[in-house]
Amino acid sequence: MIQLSQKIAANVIQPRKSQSYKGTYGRVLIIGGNANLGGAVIMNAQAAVQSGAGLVTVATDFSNKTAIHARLPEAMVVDYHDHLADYIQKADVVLIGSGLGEEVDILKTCLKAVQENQIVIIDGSAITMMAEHNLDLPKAQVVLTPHQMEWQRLGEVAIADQSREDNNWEALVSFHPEPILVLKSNATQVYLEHELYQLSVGGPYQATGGMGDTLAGMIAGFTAQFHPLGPAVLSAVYCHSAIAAELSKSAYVTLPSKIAEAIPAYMNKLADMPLSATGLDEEQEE
Ligand SMILES: NC(=O)C1=CN([C@@H]2O[C@H](COP(=O)(O)OP(=O)(O)OC[C@H]3O[C@@H](n4cnc5c(N)ncnc54)[C@H](O)[C@@H]3O)[C@@H](O)[C@H]2O)[C@@H](O)CC1
Ligand SMILES: Nc1ncnc2c1ncn2[C@@H]1O[C@H](COP(=O)(O)OP(=O)(O)O)[C@@H](O)[C@H]1O
Ligand SMILES: [Mg+2]
Repeated sequence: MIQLSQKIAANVIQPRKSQSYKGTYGRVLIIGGNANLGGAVIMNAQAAVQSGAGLVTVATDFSNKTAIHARLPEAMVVDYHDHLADYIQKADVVLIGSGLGEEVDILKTCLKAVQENQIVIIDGSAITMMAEHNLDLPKAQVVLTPHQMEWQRLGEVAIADQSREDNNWEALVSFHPEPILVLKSNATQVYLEHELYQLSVGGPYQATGGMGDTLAGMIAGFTAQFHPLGPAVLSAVYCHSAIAAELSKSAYVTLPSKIAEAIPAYMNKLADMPLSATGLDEEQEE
């Protein structure tokens, strides 16, 4: 097991090159937010934009359009009932599921449309529906972001048994292609290429609705611009909780939208950090 540390996170975040433009930093398509759960995609999108994704589009129930535009003018908005496969085709990263409710046709359209070279982050309601409807993972680079109950549903590992690493690996190898698993709890773990990473920042000030939606948006934003995929996921997971930990010094509860607002400053800090401060000049493994 490897401790998920600031140096792993900082290693991923590089100063931006002057010869770049928005296309350099990736196109993210967020699919989610039914008529009642539009807030989830607002939190996804806010986190993706603040993480530095080059272009962010939200495909959602169209009743959410005005709210998204009002909260986040940087994001584009489309109706997820129209031409969804075309929008998917143009994306580098697709994040599906936060606040998607029971819109299983939208999920099926997405699973069918994504291509092998695309990154697909599957969160929230999409995980629950994949379990309920027995749907296969798409042939793409998949990141699963379940909380413990969602993993119990999809991975069929009872919450009580998830504390044993073996049980989670055993469930993971039954998926094809083998996804990256971000198993969220008060002690979040990342299962990535035969290695288990343990998060040890963060705390109960994060136990509030929308916290996972914000994390999923950060993973989308990080994976759109930083490559390869695995370290970008690890960096997003670390930064999300490290920002919450910083905010908790002066806040009883750390709201998801406040975390999103703090992302650029935190990334700047890690991008500017001298190697000696992050320990990057030392061995990576702990
Ligand atoms: N403002 C919004 O629009 C919000 C929308 N949300 C969306 O609502 C949908 C339903 O998600 P929920 O997670 O609320 O509902 P779920 O029914 O999927 O999961 C909640 C259930 O899991 C149990 N559970 C066990 N261990 C848990 C753990 N470690 N973390 C969380 N729950 C645990 C809870 O007790 C509860 O019974 C998702 O698509 C989600 O993205 C939520 O993110 C809340 C905010
Ligand atoms: N007690 C806690 N300590 C640390 N992190 C927590 C705690 N409770 C929740 N979190 C974090 O908050 C997030 C919750 O995700 P999730 O349940 O999907 O929220 P939502 O779907 O409401 O956005 C996860 O990243 C989880 O690790
Ligand atoms: Mg969630």
